[in-house]
Amino acid sequence: MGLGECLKSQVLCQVLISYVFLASGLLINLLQLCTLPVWWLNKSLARRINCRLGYCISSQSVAILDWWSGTECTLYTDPKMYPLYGNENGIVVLNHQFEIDFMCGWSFCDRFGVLGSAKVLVKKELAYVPVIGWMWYFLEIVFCKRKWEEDRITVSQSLQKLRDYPENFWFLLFCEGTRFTAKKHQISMEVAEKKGLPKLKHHLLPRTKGFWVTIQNLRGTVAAVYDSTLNFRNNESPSLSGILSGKKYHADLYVRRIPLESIPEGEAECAAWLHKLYQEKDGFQEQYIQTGRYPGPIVSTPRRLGPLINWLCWSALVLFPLGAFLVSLLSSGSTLTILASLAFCYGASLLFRWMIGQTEISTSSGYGNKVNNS
Ligand SMILES: CC/C=C\C/C=C\C/C=C\C/C=C\C/C=C\C/C=C\CCC(=O)SCCNC(=O)CCNC(=O)[C@H](O)C(C)(C)COP(=O)(O)OP(=O)(O)OC[C@H]1O[C@@H](n2cnc3c(N)ncnc32)[C@H](O)[C@@H]1OP(=O)(O)O
Ligand SMILES: CCCCCCCCCCCCCCCCCC(=O)OC[C@@H](O)COP(=O)(O)O
Repeated sequence: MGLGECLKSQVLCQVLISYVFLASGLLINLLQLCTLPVWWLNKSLARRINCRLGYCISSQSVAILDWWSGTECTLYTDPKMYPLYGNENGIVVLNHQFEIDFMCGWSFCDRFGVLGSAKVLVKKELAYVPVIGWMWYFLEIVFCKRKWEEDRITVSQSLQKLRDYPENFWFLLFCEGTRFTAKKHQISMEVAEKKGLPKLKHHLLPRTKGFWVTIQNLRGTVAAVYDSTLNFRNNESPSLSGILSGKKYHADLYVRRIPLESIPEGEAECAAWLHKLYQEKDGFQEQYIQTGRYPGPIVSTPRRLGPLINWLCWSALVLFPLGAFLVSLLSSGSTLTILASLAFCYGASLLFRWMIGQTEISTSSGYGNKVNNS
């Protein structure tokens, strides 16, 4: 193990990274709160400011992926489509199988200049996660309860608001609705069988209603669906804890651009179209597993310096006061103050540990474990 790897695996480094993320993130959440009056005066300006503030948070996770762990993200796509990425609005349909899929997604957003404005249809539970969940309120992220009776109205309303969004955005949809586990796969294939649909080997059966309602509400606003299939080389099972301890992974993403006009309008036709798309995605995954690559050429999308610079700036800003505080704490010699500070640090590390837990498949929800909505 080299010196760099040894340093990265030290607990102290991980504690400092967590501190920088939490302290700067909460500060940015506060700044986002301060933009509330701007919403009434100039909505477009408020949205643009929040895109920049959101970037300051989400690009820290990109910095940790691209620069700290050195994870390589490779893009397979048609080079003719490449100039369009980031220069138009897109709906990204992605498989949901890996704990760090959202970080790889963010990394690609950064490479195409849409990280600050990136959107997602996300489960309501994540809205309460400090820093990221709170940031999402100001970025007009679409929350769902995964209960169609309630979501059909609220999701449509949130999507309608994006029609006059002032920046190009990608809207991410994990149509499987939950992360892949062997049990959820077995149950969803029972549903597929009942519906007379072909079985999928590498995906859960997609939930079609969210896709249909997204297409319906964003038609005319979004130019294309970016069908995206992600996998990792050498059967890697990447985790956020691995990334934090500097472990390098190799992500491969296959993207096909599908013009929105080619997607049927009716609900049943749109659902059938999505099922067919997932059958194709399943074929791409099988090909990847057999050959180690996706169809089509690799397009170079180098990691960018922006996330690293942003991360270093925020680190300097919040680590300097921490250092000054620690010096004054030790020189004060007050046992009570030192104990209180230790208790606070312990609480903060528990919070961060809980946040990491949100990304772990072992703590995945029970959604999809039964043949119904719950
Ligand atoms: C160039 C580079 C390109 C790309 C780069 C890649 C990405 C970058 C882009 C953006 C990044 C942005 C942000 C990323 C950051 C963070 C995101 C992190 C994670 C959050 C993700 C989540 O929270 S996923 C969970 C939430 N999302 C969803 O659930 C979406 C999918 N779900 C739906 O669409 C649902 O329909 C719904 C949520 C709208 C409603 O849910 P409900 O449960 O009520 O579903 P349904 O009504 O659909 O369910 C009933 C139907 O399902 C059938 N059924 C029943 N049991 C099962 C079962 N076990 N499995 C499958 N199907 C089942 C049932 O028969 C019903 O069928 P119908 O035919 O009647 O529909
Ligand atoms: C500089 C340091 C940066 C550190 C990176 C910081 C990240 C820390 C904490 C992240 C908090 C959570 C944010 C997004 C989590 C995305 C997790 C996810 O993928 O959600 C799962 C849902 O889709 C489906 O849920 P299940 O039904 O599978 O249950």
